[in-house]
Amino acid sequence: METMLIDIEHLTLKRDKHILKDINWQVRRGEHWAMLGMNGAGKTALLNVICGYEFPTKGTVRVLGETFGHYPWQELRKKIGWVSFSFSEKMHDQLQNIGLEVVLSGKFASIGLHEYPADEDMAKAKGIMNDLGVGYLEKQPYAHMSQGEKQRMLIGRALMAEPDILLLDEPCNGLDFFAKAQLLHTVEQLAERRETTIIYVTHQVDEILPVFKQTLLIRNGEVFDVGRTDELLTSEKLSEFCRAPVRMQHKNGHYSLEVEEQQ
Ligand SMILES: Nc1ncnc2c1ncn2[C@@H]1O[C@H](COP(=O)(O)OP(=O)(O)OP(=O)(O)O)[C@@H](O)[C@H]1O
Repeated sequence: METMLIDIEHLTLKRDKHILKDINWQVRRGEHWAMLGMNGAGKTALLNVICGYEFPTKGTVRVLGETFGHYPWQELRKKIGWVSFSFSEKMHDQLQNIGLEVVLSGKFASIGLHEYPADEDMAKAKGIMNDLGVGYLEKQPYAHMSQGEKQRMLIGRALMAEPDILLLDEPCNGLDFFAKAQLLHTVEQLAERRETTIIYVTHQVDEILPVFKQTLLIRNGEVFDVGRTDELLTSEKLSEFCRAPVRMQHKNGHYSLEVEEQQ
């Protein structure tokens, strides 16, 4: 089993402008990463390349040991769970799906259920729902769930396929502080089990949990810095990153950021 899950060298993505420039990034099995960047930094573009939805203009992209362009990427996608806020909106159209069906559909990597599930799949989906604290939503239509419940349902759906890599793309967007705390607790428990490598994409430092020991800082389509979270999330580094003076606090393993008033 390969230890390098993502190996990106000199990745450039150009459309009518440069979207990603000379990205180098390595993710090993068992690591959990935070990816921090402001709006338009290139986070989604990078995830699109990793999942094979965008073809690199230059550079090499290896995912789970396979090189982009030399392997059917739809096969690799089955090993990557991508949970995004925009996807939860798309699922909203599936009014008739109940919770159990949403999670089960992850087995078939599609929206909705197209095959009749085996008993063992049903048991597995129920187990995942219980682990995520949403067992009570088995029979509830997805459309009637709260945003926080929907997000956990989609994480469950991704876990059903036993992914090697779980991409959590701004999962706390649209959540109130209570739902956010609950979701972060769920993510922490999931990360501690170490069955899948998590990449947590966010704009917010307070979502970077202690389990995310590595961080990628992305700005203007470039890697601003990469390495140990505790070395990157400092007032000095983030002031440079944000191009404004900010003060970082780190209490009980949790980060917070305050923008300093400029004189
Ligand atoms: N196919 C494309 N053609 C042209 N420009 C694009 C394309 N895809 C993305 N971009 C641009 O590249 C930049 C990075 O976009 P991206 O969606 O990756 O940012 P992001 O970091 O995910 O932002 P946000 O946090 O707001 O979601 C943006 O300026 C966007 O407009």
